[in-house]
Amino acid sequence: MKNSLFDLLSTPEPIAILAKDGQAEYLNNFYAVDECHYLFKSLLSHLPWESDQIIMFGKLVTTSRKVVWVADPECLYTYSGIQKIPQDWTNELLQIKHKLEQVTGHTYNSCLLNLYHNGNEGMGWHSDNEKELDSATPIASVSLGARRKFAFRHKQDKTTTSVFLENGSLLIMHPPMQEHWQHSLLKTKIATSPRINLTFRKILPRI
Ligand SMILES: O=C(O)CCC(=O)C(=O)O
Ligand SMILES: [Fe+2]
Repeated sequence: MKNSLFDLLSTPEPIAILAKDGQAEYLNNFYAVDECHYLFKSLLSHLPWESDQIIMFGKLVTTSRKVVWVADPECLYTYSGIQKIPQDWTNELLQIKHKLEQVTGHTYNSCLLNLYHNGNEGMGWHSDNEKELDSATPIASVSLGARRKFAFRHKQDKTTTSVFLENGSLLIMHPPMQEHWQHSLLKTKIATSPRINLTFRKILPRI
């Protein structure tokens, strides 16, 4: 990738995952193991984790997965029918955001964090294509902790493809892939330790 920090990161080139209709790139070792360990512990203990509330089949459901939504104060975001009020950025999150901005060449004003306690917790099929999201900015997803399988499913032909998201990895979902593909964090019976995922997004200002 040209004009990016990939060259400086001493990591291999990212791997392209999708065969058509937009792209998702996977990069291992975006963070080294010792940094991952530190970040995981720090995010786990310093952020105000809460159960998520989503509307599923018309009913309000409280998830066992925990979430935190961090963003610039003017950001408003409605997802799964519920409007979220943002938390303030912490120094660590600002550092991660800065590194991602250098690597991707895009700016971000929001981060959704998910905490999966074990393999019984996942995230169902969806696209991150809410109207508040800037459709020209890729979504940058950092994984810390347990290795988990992440799958893509094409909206028309239903073909699927998947990738294991390792501790310290980065997945970049480029526009317009959200229009054509859904994704899911699959549950697994294999006992897994906890995992934190951070998705950095750009939210459009309110009109
Ligand atoms: O946990 C993950 O890797 C995915 C999370 C996700 O898809 C989302 O927050 O929209
Ligand atoms: Fe998503």
